[in-house]
Amino acid sequence: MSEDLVVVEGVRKVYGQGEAAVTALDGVSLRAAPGELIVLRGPSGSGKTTLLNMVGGLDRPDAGRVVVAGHEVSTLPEEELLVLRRDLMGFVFQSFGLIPVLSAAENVGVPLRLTRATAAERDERVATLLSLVGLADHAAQRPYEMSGGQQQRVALARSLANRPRLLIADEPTGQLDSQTGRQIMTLLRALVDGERVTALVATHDAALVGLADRVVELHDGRVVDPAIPV
Ligand SMILES: Nc1ncnc2c1ncn2[C@@H]1O[C@H](COP(=O)(O)OP(=O)(O)OP(=O)(O)O)[C@@H](O)[C@H]1O
Repeated sequence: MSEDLVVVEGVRKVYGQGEAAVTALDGVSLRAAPGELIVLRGPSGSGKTTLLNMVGGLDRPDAGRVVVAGHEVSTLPEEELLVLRRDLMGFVFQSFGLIPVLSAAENVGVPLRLTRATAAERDERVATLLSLVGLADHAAQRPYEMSGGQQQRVALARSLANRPRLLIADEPTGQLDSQTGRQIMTLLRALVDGERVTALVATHDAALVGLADRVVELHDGRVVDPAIPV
């Protein structure tokens, strides 16, 4: 059995039909080891989001397979996918995705409400995570009372609440200025190391690739060698 947490083999995805068909992924293969931070890079439309959606089980490939922690995500029934996402995966998006009426602490605690954690265990984990992301003093604030960078810190804390083995982040710095973006990526790097999660992070931001263990470059739905100009 493979020791890689994520195995993507020959994944192909076509949206639409006939003349309108768009090949979003054209035979993509990728492996991620436990604790590895992989940055997915590539121009707009190169297939980064589609690939993350396949790995996260948010969409299914037309061909090829995706295996996460030994589970074949690409063929798993929807109910089992839900459990897998809840127990093994954390998600971070460009738009933060926080619930506006909940405080920072309540937002971080949302995934824990779907588990058997007691209220005391939940509170303790939430407090730990908020201090890990530097927001211990902002627990009671609502998203609209926080800056974009702070909101993304809350989203990062929330993504790790269930101690996922895989973190999937799609343009996590896309709405942030470059300095704040760098801070978020530095934090993400530290969290990946501290919690020993594997992370797949899609970004346009060339300044952020230095923090990756590995950079995978996509062009027109294919993995290309970053050393070879296209
Ligand atoms: N649901 C969909 N229906 C039709 N076409 C889609 C759909 N999702 C993605 N595509 C197309 O697939 C291709 C890959 O899109 P994708 O969003 O994966 O690229 P990306 O690299 O993440 O781009 P960006 O950096 O702009 O987010 C694009 O041509 C896009 O228009």
